[in-house]
Amino acid sequence: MATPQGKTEDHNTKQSWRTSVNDKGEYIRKASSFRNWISADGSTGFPAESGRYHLYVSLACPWAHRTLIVRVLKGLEDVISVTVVDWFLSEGGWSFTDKKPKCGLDTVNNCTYLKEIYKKADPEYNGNITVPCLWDKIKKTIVNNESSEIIRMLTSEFNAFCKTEEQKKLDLYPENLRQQIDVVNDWVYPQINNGVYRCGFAQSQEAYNAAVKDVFEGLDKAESILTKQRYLIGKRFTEADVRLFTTLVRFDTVYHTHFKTNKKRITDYPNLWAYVRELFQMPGVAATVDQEHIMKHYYESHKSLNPLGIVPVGPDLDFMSPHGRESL
Ligand SMILES: N[C@@H](CCC(=O)N[C@@H](CS)C(=O)NCC(=O)O)C(=O)O
Repeated sequence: MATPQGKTEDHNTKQSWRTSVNDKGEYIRKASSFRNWISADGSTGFPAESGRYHLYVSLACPWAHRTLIVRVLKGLEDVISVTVVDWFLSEGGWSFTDKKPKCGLDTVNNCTYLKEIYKKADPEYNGNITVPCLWDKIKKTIVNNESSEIIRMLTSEFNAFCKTEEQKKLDLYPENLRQQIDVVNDWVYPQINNGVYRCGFAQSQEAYNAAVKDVFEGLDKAESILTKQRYLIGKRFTEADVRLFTTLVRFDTVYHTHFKTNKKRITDYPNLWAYVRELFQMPGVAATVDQEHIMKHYYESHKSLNPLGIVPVGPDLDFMSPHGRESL
């Protein structure tokens, strides 16, 4: 830890983000722990079934947001149930409440804190307590807590349960594009998705400088790609777009101010801004975006970044204005 002040405050906390900084003050995200796989044919021991799996999410979290978007695009709302945690990440970690809009009590495991669910899955568990967390109601364990893997299971293994034929056909990680998608994810993740966190949680000027350079080089690159083509991989909408979107939609309201990524806003990039609006306007997506949860979570929870927890007013953004990207 670079700052003594940060060190005192970080002592004994259950919040994962505070314990992931190295001695150069750089934020290093830890790998997810539960990596089981649901399969359509049941060969992995976790068969795709309707009503069996439950997602614990925060509407504030960009990683959890990926899973909610894919769930809705694939028409799996009645197949995979969801509990939304309290937007406030307390000293004890994520918790449940029915006193805030869209939040709910844990009716699946009757827990107060998400950490209790991790302990049910593994009493020895000592790793990060994060959302999203995919729970198996039959085996009573966590299947997987890595969003990039959960979205791949949702896009490929639950086709028997999609509402419409179109949703069944939607493949966000098609075989023939996997290599290209992997190449895009390999820079979007470190430079943009995790890049904003590397800025916000940096505990030295050098760490921040390196991270913010990465973020804006990444955004410049995405802007340039999206000038020429509709989606990151070309004409086809894929998981790479879902993964970029959840960071972009939080950028101007939170990251720009709270994580100090303030060289530019997304609205300063004409193509990125139109692209976010297009994705926001896809059927079902707008309902997965909740700026109240997003803003209140970040500004209220990270007391070392915003000690008084005052939530700024944020820019007025019209995500519903026409995007005009049909011609690309
Ligand atoms: N690798 C995970 C990362 C998930 C993650 O970091 N989630 C954050 C919320 S945005 C979290 O739960 N943090 C809890 C904490 O810091 O205590 C994924 O992509 O699923």
